[in-house]
Amino acid sequence: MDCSVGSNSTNGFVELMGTSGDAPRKIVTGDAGYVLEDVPHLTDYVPDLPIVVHKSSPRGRHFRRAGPRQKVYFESDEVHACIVTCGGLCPGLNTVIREIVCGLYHMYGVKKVLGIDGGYRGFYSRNTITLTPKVVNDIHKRGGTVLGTSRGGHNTAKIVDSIQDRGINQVYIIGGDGTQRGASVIYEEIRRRGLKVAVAGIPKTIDNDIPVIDKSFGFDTAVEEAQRAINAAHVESESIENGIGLVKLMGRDSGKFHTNQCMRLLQVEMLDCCLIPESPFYLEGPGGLFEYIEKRLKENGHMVIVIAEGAGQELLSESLHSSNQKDPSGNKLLQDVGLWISQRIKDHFSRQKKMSINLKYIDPTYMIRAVPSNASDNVYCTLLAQSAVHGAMAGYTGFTVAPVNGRHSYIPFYRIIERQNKVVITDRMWARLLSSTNQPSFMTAKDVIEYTREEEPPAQMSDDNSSSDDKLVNKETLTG
Ligand SMILES: Nc1ncnc2c1ncn2[C@@H]1O[C@H](COP(=O)(O)OP(=O)(O)OP(=O)(O)O)[C@@H](O)[C@H]1O
Ligand SMILES: O=P(O)(O)OC[C@H]1O[C@](O)(CO)[C@@H](O)[C@@H]1O
Ligand SMILES: [Mg+2]
Repeated sequence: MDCSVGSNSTNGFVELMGTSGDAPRKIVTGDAGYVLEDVPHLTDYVPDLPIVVHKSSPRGRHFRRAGPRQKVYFESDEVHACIVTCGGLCPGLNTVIREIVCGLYHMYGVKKVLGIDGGYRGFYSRNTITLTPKVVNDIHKRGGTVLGTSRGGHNTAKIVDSIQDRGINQVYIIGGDGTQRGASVIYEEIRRRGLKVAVAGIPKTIDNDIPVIDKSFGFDTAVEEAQRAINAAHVESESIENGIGLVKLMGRDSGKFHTNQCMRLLQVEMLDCCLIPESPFYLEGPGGLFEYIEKRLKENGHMVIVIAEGAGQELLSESLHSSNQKDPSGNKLLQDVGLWISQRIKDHFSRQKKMSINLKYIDPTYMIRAVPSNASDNVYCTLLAQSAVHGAMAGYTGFTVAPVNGRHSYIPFYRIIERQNKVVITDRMWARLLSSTNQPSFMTAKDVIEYTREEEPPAQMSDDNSSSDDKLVNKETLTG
């Protein structure tokens, strides 16, 4: 059959093309050269096929796709860019700085790029650093940030005054959830003053607590680095009778980093228990942690426990003096749950006298975030930096750049700062982890009902990294 059938569809012009014997191909064309190579549908050749269910559910939210644009709103020699890094360290900070500088120089011929020294307060209290491709040439091989960082010190008026006084018109802000909140208020103030200044955020954090985005840079490297500590805990524990390897990982109030790490380790069956802030646990009595440790040691002779720094804080507050101290950014200072739980486990087994244990506690926290980024994070950091530069040059502002469902996107600040990314303990990922470790869930049916009410978990089961309301789709806008 030589066939070329044209018809108008709601989306554009549908052409069914095929040669003799072949099934026809379904090509849908629309405005501005849009071509969709569609898959066949039964209705293409079965006439009057009735629709059985037609749900009128929402079409999903879209973000603007990141990348170069045809329309650029800054002349090369007009641009005066600055870069600032804020919050805790994270692998890849230097790579992003390097790639913003090189991207501006090489892709757009921009020659004026400043580094702000020491986080937000550096805008008004410190000297700036001139950044050129030569200056940043090999910084990606080092951990930390060549610009320095800080917490606190976000004085919006002073920061925007400094931006205005220095004639800065592109601001690249690299940092975690707090930093993106700070970037958002800087953008608001710039907008209020009517300045032609683009503000772009690049999300950084090993905690992976930023919502909407697939992951933040540095997360992969941190997971890899944490694995070394957990390997060590495993080797130590299996080499001794009733050995327990206990590792504490960072992540603040979110167990995202932690759970991801644990899921990877479960593939090699190295992990017996993963404790996160989102899932409260208890120590004594039936169904408690001590009972589980005893059972596991009897079965296996050794075990590895990974605890997130934010886990069990309510238990610590009960037994130690409750501390409500905050860091200069207003983040709650956590008590050392690793040391505390090690001591409690040791005390329990020595009191009980049924079984003697050997517990080795490893705290690799700061070592994990101080390393340079690995190869995959370097590629990721490069893409983020280039997307940020393209977005600012194209005149977009008030956005964080990051992948959503695998596509790099420009996400408005308000979506990034509206909540924190946490593990949903009624979702599939946590259920998988529980069933692989066999650890108790520490939850009664009543707890589950209360949790479900409080947290409003997604209506559908979600998968892996994000809850289902995060599964946003990108608008594939090829030109601005
Ligand atoms: N709500 C806010 N408004 C303005 N600035 C903020 C706000 N929250 C945090 N900041 C500023 O952002 C900077 C970094 O915040 P924070 O110390 O919480 O780290 P972060 O960016 O969340 O990174 P991480 O938690 O991964 O270390 C600080 O200088 C802080 O003052
Ligand atoms: O660098 P600081 O102030 O000790 O903060 C430690 C915190 O920073 C992070 O590494 C990043 O947010 C957290 O995981 C950790 O709780
Ligand atoms: Mg943070």
